[in-house]
Formats: sequence, C-alpha cells, structure tokens
Amino acid sequence: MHHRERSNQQRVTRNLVSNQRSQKQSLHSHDSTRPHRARTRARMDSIRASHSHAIAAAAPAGVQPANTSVGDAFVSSSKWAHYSRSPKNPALNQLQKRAKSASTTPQKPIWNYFATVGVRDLSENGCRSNVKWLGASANQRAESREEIDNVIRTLQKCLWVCLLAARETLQEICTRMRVRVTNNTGSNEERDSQVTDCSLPPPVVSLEALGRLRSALAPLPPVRLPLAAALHHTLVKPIVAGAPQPPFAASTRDGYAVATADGPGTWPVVARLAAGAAGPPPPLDRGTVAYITTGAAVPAGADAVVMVEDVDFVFGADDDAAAAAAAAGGAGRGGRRAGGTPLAPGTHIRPVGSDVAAGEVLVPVGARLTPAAIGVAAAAGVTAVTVTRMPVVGVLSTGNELTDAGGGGGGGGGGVGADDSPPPPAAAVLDANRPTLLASLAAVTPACSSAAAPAATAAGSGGVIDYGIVRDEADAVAAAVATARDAVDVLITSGGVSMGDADHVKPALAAAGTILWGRVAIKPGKPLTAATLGRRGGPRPSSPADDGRPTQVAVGLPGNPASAFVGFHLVVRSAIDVLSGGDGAGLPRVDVTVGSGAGRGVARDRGRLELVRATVAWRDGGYVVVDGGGGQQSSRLTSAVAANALLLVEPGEGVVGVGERLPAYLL
Ligand SMILES: Nc1nc2c(c(=O)[nH]1)N[C@H]1C(S)=C(S)[C@@H](COP(=O)(O)OP(=O)(O)OC[C@H]3O[C@@H](n4cnc5c(N)ncnc54)[C@H](O)[C@@H]3O)O[C@H]1N2
Ligand code: MOO
Repeated sequence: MHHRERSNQQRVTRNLVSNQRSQKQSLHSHDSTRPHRARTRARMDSIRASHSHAIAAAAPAGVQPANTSVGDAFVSSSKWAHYSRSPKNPALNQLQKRAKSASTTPQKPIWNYFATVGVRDLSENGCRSNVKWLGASANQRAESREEIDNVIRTLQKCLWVCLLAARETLQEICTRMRVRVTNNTGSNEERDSQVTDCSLPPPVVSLEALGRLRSALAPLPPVRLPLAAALHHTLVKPIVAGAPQPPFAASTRDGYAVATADGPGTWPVVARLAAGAAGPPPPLDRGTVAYITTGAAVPAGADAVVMVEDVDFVFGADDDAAAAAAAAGGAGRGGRRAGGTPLAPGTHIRPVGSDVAAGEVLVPVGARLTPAAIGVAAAAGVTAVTVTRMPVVGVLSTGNELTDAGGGGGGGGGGVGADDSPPPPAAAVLDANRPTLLASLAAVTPACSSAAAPAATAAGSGGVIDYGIVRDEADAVAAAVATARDAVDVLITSGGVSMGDADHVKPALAAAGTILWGRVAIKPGKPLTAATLGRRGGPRPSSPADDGRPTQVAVGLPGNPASAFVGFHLVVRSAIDVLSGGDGAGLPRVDVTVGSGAGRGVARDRGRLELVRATVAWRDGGYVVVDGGGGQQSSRLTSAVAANALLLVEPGEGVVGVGERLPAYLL
C-alpha cells in the first residue's frame, strides 16, 4: 500500500538472503544422492548457520553484537520452545558470571535476548509428522529498554527473512517467535513477538494448492440440534427408519378397493375407507367393494383399487338414500361397473414398506440436511439430530482509508453516506468488502448466518461476527486477530495482505497460527493468504475426526473488492465446508463456450491464471457465456454483480474468442 524507503539494514539483510540462497542451492546439488531426511536436516543446519550472520550483520547501529549464536537442537513440540541458559554459550556464561560478581554492587542492567522460531517443514511427507521447531537464539547486550526494543525488532526481521530465504526448501513456513529477555539483576520477561517484516514475498502456490485446506482442517465437533434448526448441517449420526413406510398397504388413488378375483361387474359398496381412520379397516368380503381415498389403508380381502374415473354407479330403483350415499362416496347399495379389462393384483396399492423399509438408513452420515432430508427425518418421527457444528465466522476489513457506509457497524464507521449524513471525506473509501462478505455468508452458507438460522445459533451452531474496520497498524491487526481467534472458527479479513508497509495481515496470521500459503498464482487474488490458527483458552472438545488437525482457519483476502469476492468463493466456502463436515471439494466445474454476448471475447492476462467473473446460461445443450462481466480490474466489483460463474482463463496473449471452450466454476 504505502511504500517506504528500505533502510540500509534491510538492504544488508537482503544481500544476506541471496547469499543464503546460493549456499542452499549448492548444498542441494551436492546432496542429491542422499536420503531426503538427511538432506532436509542438512538444509536446516545451513539455515541455522546462516541465521547467526544475518542477525549479527543486521544489528542496529550503536549496539555492539556481543556474540550471536544459533542453537543446535530441534525441539519437537507444538508449544513454545525456549532456549534455556546453555553452558555452551560463552557470552551468556560470561554474563552470568558478571551478574553474580556484580550482585552486591548496583550497576546498569545488561539484557540478553533469546528467540525461538517455529518452522514447519513439510518437505517430506505431509502435514503433521514433520513439524519441527527450528531453534535460533541470539543474545545481545543492551543497556536500555530502547536498545532492547531495537534489537528485538531487528531479530524478528532477520529471522523472518532467513525463513523466507529457506522457503524453497521448507515449502511451508510458519513463524512464531517468543523472545525471552533476561538481565544481570535476575529479572526476566518473555514477550510474544510478532514478525513484522514481510518485505520478501512468500512462495506463490498454484490454484490446485488451495485444496490443501481439505487435508489441513478437521471438522468441528458434533452438536445435537432440534431437527428444525438443522438445515444445511452435516449428519454425524445417520437417520434410520424405525418403522416401514407406509406402515400399511395404502391406496394410491381415490376409488374402490376390490378383489381382483371377482372380476369386472356390479358389486355393492359396503364401506367408506378414508385416510387417517383409526385402526385397520374391516376385511372386505368377496363380492363386495369399498369406497377408498388416496392414502387410506386397503382392507384385507382387497388386492387392487379401481379409480373413480373407471366406475359407473347403478342404484337399486327403490333406494334413493343409498344412491345419494354412494354418489357422495359413501357406502350403500350402489355398485360398480368397471370396464371389461381385468385388474392386476396390486394395482394402485403401495405395499407395506415400499417407500422405506424398517431399519433403512434414510440419510447417511456425512450428508447435508437438505430440505428433503428434513422432511424425510420428520416423516420418520425424528425430532433431533446429531450434526457437525457449523462454524462461527468472523469478518473484518482492514484499512485506514475505509469508512463504514452503514454507520455504527464498523470499528471505523462514522455513519457517512446515510441520507442525512455528510458525504465521506474525499480520501475515504466506503467499505465494500464486509457487506459483500456478510451477504455472501447469508447467501451460500446460510447456516452460518445468525440472521438466517436463529434457532441453530441459539442452540450453539454457527453464527457470524462483524468485527468492523481495523486500522492498518500492526498492533491493531494483531489484536483483532487475537480477539477473533478466541471467538470464531473462521476468520475472514480483507485488505492489508499484500507487500506494502501498511500490510499487517500476513505477519499477524503468522504470529497467531500456521500459514498454509501466502500467495496464489491467480488473478485476482494473488496475495490471498490462508492460515490455520491455534485457539487459546483451553482444550477444544474433540471432533469426530480428532486426529490433531486444527479446526480453526483464517483467510486473509486481498483488499481489492473483486479479489475479495473471488477469494471468498474459492477458499472461504471450501474452508467452511470442511469445518462443517463436508469434503471441501469446492465449486462445481463445468465447460463453457464463449458466446457472442461476451463481447469481443475474454481477454487473457499475460502472467496469471485469470478467474473472470461472468454470467453463463444453458443454451442448446451446454453452458454459454452470455455476459463477460465487463472490465475485470480487481477493484471493479461491478463485474461480479450478475456473475454466476468464474471462467478459468489460462495466461497468454490476446483474447479467448467467441466460440472457444473454457473450464469454469459455477458460483
Ligand atoms: N508490491 C506489490 N504490491 C502489490 C502486490 C504485489 O504482489 N506486490 N499485489 C497487488 C495485488 S494483486 C492486490 S489484489 C493488492 C491487495 O492488497 P491488500 O490486500 O494489501 O489490500 P489493500 O492494499 O489494503 O487494498 C487494496 C485496494 O483495495 C481497497 N480496499 C481495501 N479494502 C477495501 C474494502 N473493504 N472495501 C473497498 N475497497 C477496499 C483499498 O482502498 C485499495 O485501493 O495489492 C497489490 N499490491
Ligand atoms: O490479485 Mo490482485 O487481486 O490482481 O489485484
């Protein structure tokens, strides 16, 4: 966003990073025949070795680097690992000695710093098994708190840069840092530190890599909900039929229950059998028929139903009352005269259990409760279901330039833009992303939206929290992420996720959790960042697939409104799907033909796979692009207003012409 001139110190650091890269490359080529694990270890050693140089070289002017060393232990833990006072650390030992000898003489405190950094190494086989904590420590003398702060800042930057430099090897990087500060008077403190320098870009992953969410996240724990509140939830326990449906042989027509063995003819109507009558109907004697309504139980002795349309009445000449009763469908002395065609047994009868057999699984585990599933469950007498809890989703916008058009809702909102309010200041940008995201949640994941599913929310499933607008300040963004981390399962941020010095989302997510990726090779949405978070505040209830995978995720969407829109559909929907018990497979993919309505055709981007917001319609047996969405600038949300598809346009020159075929995601 805003750009600052890089300091000399940062330039020094960049040079070091490129040195580290070349060290790493040569290491790689020598290692090519060694087993992978050993190579990884060697790379780690190389990275650790390079830390010391980077940290020493980048120490701020005025602070003498006393001694900078790098620890040599991997600490295998998901918790913070701290370097304790190590006998191998000569500088520290010296300080300790000094501290002892000075204990009787008051003197200026000399502070030391120790930092550890977590590195997730996924270079071998996947997600959890290879999480390692790469310890890097540095100790540094300083004689004032200001110096301490300076040194810590430098340390953070250097470690971040070193980790970024290692990205090709490590594939996945998360950084967390805690700095322990001790002094020679025996006082010590620990600080959770935030990595503040994202001046080097994280690796760019392909669109396919977004599928990592599926393996990185586990579903949320189950909840028991009233059936009426369970729409869209995923079943954890199946819905099983306790009784057959229909529970008795039922007529499927309004007509006359007959014994087919009697054949066509004229027979007395001896009963009227209506749906809902209590108890089984009386058996039907041969040579008689019973009037019967759709859904009523067919009496024993009858094995077919003749529709009323196929029957003529004949009446006894002396019995007007019986004729009237028969005409009204009641019993009497009338009769039937069916056509000459004999009926097959079973005609117009639903046998017992023909819809549902007793014990049959009506809705299986893992199925989403659709409206029809709710009906099936209700028909089976089910009043409550065990389902995966829906995530609580938090939404926030970042940006000093942003103003909340609605007034009051956002942290930075001022009510401007309302009918009776003054217009926003010229430099202000009205927040478009939060309203889009909140509406998108209500539209495509309504069970998350408290407005749409009050019953489920009241019962402890799903919800949306609007965190408003957060200023572009590292502390403010970190605090907002920390607050949301205690309350939500999915955090959606927008803005502040790119490479400017006011972009604080990546570091905040890195500090709060584990970054899954930090850039994606798509347009729009390149800076889109996803991270799993660790929830503070005690153990979580176990999830059905409780294998240690996190159940909390943050998606940092780019600030450009069209980028945020695309990112929501590509990534956030999938994350919500996984957490709520789905497979996270994402949007349905179809082939479309570019129609003449798409204008001159769809322009290709030179460098990135482009997701073009477009409208498609079913024409002559296939999907056709009927509106290309107009200008596809990331800032132009208008392109998405009528969009029901994202066309996947490979990078290249020129346009995808009318008549050409493209893959597309349906929104
Ligand atoms: N040096 C680089 N700069 C940028 C890169 C890059 O790779 N290197 N990527 C560009 C791309 S691509 C995108 S997309 C943007 C995303 O930037 P941020 O996520 O940091 O977003 P901001 O800088 O905060 O805002 C960008 C733009 O969008 C407007 N905005 C932000 N939030 C909202 C909102 N809630 N409603 C309406 N408009 C919003 C903001 O005012 C800016 O105009 O970074 C590029 N830069
Ligand atoms: O990826 Mo950005 O979203 O192109 O403008």
